[in-house]
Amino acid sequence: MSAPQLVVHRDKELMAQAAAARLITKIVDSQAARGSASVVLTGGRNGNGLLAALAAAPARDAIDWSRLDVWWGDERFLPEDDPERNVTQARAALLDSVPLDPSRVHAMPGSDGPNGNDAEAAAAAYAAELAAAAGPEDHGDVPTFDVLMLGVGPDTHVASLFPELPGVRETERTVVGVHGAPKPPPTRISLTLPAIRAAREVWLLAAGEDKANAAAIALSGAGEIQAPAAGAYGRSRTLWLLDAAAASQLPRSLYPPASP
Ligand SMILES: O=C(O)[C@H](O)[C@@H](O)[C@H](O)[C@H](O)COP(=O)(O)O
Repeated sequence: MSAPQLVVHRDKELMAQAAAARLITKIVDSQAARGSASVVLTGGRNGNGLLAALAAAPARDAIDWSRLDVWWGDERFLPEDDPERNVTQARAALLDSVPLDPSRVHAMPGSDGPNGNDAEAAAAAYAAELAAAAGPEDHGDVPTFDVLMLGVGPDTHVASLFPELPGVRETERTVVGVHGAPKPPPTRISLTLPAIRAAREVWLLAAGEDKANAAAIALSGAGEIQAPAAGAYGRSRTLWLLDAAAASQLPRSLYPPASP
């Protein structure tokens, strides 16, 4: 596991714009190298802020949207058209504005979907979809994601893996149902740490004063059960993208000066 890299930007707007530009380049490079690319989106303000910045980016359509696979790291287990769903918010921020191949957009099931109001069945269905997309060169039962993005919660949760809850302790399954989540809604579906770690690169997004303590805890050697963000790392790269406010409790030696 390589040590996490940190990049600190002046404020959350610049962090979202810079992260969007970084994502465009990563997708374009992956498509040039392998003919397609695969990303995992995250919900929340930072995740949706990145998508909105990407939608507005001048270089946006350097991406061949028809050759991009879009997955989710977690989802709020609500009816499929609920405005609180991560996929609903991602569609509004970006996905409905670009010519994706609908068969390559892999939303997690809703509570009124084919699996009904059964989060475990919905999680198993998504795990099966991931396994079906995995190839012989992939690691385990998930495809090799080029970039897996994770917003970081103030309690250090990532995806819907919350401190001390069962999901963060899962070592076998790739997708789990989550109950009693401290961040509403209480019922969710989430990739597990083993699935997250199958990604080539994991990017953690943390902007705002309310993330400063979480970033300091997760980057100070805390254990993954108490600080799930500490257990989120990629096979070849783990990148923390922060703004100065979220980095304000980190040792100065841990990161280069924030962008001017
Ligand atoms: O379903 C969700 O809410 C997200 O997937 C969650 O993991 C989010 O990324 C973090 O809670 C950070 O959210 P903010 O960026 O809004 O602080």
